[in-house]
Amino acid sequence: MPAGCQSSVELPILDISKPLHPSFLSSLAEACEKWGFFLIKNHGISKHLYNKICSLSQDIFSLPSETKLELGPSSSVKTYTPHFIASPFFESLRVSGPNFFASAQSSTNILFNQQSCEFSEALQEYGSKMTELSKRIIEMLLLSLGDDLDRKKYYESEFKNCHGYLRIINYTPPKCLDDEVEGLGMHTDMSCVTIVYQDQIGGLQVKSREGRWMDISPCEETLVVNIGDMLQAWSNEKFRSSEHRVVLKRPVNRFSLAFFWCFEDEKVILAPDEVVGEGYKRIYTPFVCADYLKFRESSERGKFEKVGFTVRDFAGTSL
Ligand SMILES: O=C(O)CCC(=O)C(=O)O
Ligand SMILES: [Fe+2]
Repeated sequence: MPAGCQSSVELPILDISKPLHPSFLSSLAEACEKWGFFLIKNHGISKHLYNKICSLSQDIFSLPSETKLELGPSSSVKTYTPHFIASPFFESLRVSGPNFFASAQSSTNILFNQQSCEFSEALQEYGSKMTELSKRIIEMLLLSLGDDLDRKKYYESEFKNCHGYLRIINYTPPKCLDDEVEGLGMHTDMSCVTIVYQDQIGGLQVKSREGRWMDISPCEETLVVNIGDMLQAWSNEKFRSSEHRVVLKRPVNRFSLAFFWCFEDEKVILAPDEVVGEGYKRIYTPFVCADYLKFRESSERGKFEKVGFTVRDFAGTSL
């Protein structure tokens, strides 16, 4: 294969509308351990809803920068991340749950004089559906950890206070593009799980354990799910929070919706004995979720490759 040429990862596709088939459990567990990524189908998000959010979001992203900055880092709502923070080609709008309607509306109220609820209603629908999908995904992941695990107990005691937020992302590459550029640099997510609706442009890549970038090519009617740092620590690395990034290979806009399902701030993350397994060592010392988020915020600009800024560096025991 020529240098710089990427290959695609083949990921299992989980039918989220059906009870999990026992024969699928091992491929799910394997993909989560190896890649930290898998796909879901029959997720209940219609193309119509996605297109609507896409087009209404474009109305926002195409506003002048000064207007968008009214939602920027120094504004009261702080929902907009302008270009040149994550990368020169990345901008995003955050919509937080559980009241996605109110969150979206707090942004549009500032941007537009004329009040319309269409955007906020679409986001309420999307956010509620993502919330249900996230809960189901966590249940299935617990199931993949083993039959003997008391899933109901863990779901109730560990995951019932999770919350979600959505990042609507607009990637604008330079008009002349000789070589690919990074739209979003290498990172791991801080969530338990992330659900990504990517368009047909492609560019999402995961780093293999051997350090090779592999494409996660768009696959019609599926969403991408990836494991975040919190679940990597909670599962004692039975699930991997992989480094990933977005590269822009063509001079066309890319649009994605990334939904993050997270532990509550005050949660203490501690892998249960049953998950660690007899005879195995706990890889992380217990830590408070918000402390890790603060650690990451304060080192966000660091390059993970050079300096230790991952959950392993934060709470990993010496291995
Ligand atoms: O845009 C994408 O496809 C992925 C975005 C992502 O990885 C993130 O926002 O954490
Ligand atoms: Fe990510």
